[in-house]
Amino acid sequence: MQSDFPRSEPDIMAYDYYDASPSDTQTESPTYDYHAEYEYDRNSIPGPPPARPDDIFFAPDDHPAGKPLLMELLKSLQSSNRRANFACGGSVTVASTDAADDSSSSPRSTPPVVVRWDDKTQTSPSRSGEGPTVFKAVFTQDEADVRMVEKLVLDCQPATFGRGQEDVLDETYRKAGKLEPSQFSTNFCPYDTGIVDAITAMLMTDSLDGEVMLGVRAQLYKLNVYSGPEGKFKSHVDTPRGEKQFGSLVVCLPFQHSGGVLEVRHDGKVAEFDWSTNSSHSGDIQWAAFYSDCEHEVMSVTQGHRVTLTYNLYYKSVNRSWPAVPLPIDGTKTPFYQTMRNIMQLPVFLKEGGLLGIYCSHSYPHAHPTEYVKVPFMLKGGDAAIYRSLMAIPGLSVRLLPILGKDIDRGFQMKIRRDETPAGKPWRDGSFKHLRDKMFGQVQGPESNKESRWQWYEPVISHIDLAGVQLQPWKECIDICVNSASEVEEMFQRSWPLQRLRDVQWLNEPESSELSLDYIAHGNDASMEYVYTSLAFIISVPPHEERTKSL
Ligand SMILES: O=C(O)CCC(=O)C(=O)O
Ligand SMILES: [Fe+2]
Repeated sequence: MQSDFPRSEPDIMAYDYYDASPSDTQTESPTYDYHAEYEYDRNSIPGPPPARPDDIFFAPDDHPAGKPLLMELLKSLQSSNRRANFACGGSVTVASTDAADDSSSSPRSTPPVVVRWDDKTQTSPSRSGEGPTVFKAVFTQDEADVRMVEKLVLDCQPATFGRGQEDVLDETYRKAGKLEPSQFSTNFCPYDTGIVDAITAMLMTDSLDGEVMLGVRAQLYKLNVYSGPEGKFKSHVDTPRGEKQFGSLVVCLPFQHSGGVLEVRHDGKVAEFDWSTNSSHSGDIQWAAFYSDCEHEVMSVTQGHRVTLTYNLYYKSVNRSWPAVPLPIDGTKTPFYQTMRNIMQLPVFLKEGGLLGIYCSHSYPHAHPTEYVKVPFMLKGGDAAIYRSLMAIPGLSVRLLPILGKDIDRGFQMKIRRDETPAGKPWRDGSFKHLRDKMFGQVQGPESNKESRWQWYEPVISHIDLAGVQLQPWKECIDICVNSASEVEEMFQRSWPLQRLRDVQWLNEPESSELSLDYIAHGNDASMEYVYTSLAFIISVPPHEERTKSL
């Protein structure tokens, strides 16, 4: 037997860690040296570091100028204050050829922007039957291209804006041209260029009442032109279209102009976006996005044309009660679906009905305080395919549940054993498990190293699985001390409600786990207990007679 603590080895770890010799560390040092002090008196707990009156972190009260800034820094980090990011922006390089590819490691680039638009003099199809004339402008510096952009500008209609319920044209307030999305088309895509990803990273919030946030969608709204000498849009707030609209995106196409700075204001702060050709990014496509409730203004364009594409930004979200991945996936087109349907026809497969269990193969934040609600919607790869396939089979009911590892509190295991043994089914030898192990080899799941330690409980524990009653966030029960197995169970029911699943036929083993609960247990000593869970599909298979009716 190998002993737990090999005695022949010297205490190398400690020696390595404190490698400075005492004589080195006793030299006077002007700065605080944690290691040196610790080495000097290894047994003492280091006291507070010496005061540094020249530093706002060490003596905040001594620095009337620095303290408010430090407070602001802390405030801007608070999640409730994340809206301090009220606007964001950037630029995308235009590649000179169509060969802009995604394989290089350089920032994303895009081919020159092309806009095609309808001939505004043709309101109905031409008499010759050739269809309407379409013009084409390419946003490059070439003279011929520049002339076509100038034609595009001339073909725009005057832009209106909303005042109260009305759409008004008032050039003292807004002087701009516009084309509706139905009147033009473009090869520019805010998704391809990574702009939508950037906005998702910067502006998406975690929560919307009862909704699970999945991402951001940008919908083309207008092509606008603000031309010199007095194109402008005075201070205003955009009218949101629909309750899921949270912001606006403005994309400025590369064309020569001066002025036209976009100013976005929120809570006393201003973000400025200067896309004029005097600015440093003049050849690029430049963009800005901001929340709908921000006041903003386009300053006067003094010269040239400021051509923009505007997009409404919507949250992609689903109601929390949705059962499945809201993606246009057909679950009946997977091999798993076919096999599952075939096996369900067999009377020898769970004739009386029962539970099947499949652990997810990717890890998800299924115990995260806020992210856990998103998990059914963020399933990846095989997990998403399996979920969709299961949902497509009539008669099956599928739940996504956190399953506890078998190494839970020993006292609690004994209680389960007591509760389950008299009425519980006799222990079977797990021959299916052997078949599974033979096929996949010995899977190194998080439980495997615990098996020998808890062998004594194995017979009963093996046919009972403990699962959360639903997906639920991690709970820290730091103020709860439990002494007995009954108290453990009670604590679970209060903090992290639990259910016993009987005879789950597991098709695989867990590959990852997340901390779901911790608490203090009192045995001979108090100890911290950590409960880990793995995410799994629990599939309820109806009895053969019943299921064959719906298959
Ligand atoms: O062009 C811009 O920068 C902003 C335009 C704008 O405010 C709008 O279209 O509502
Ligand atoms: Fe606006």
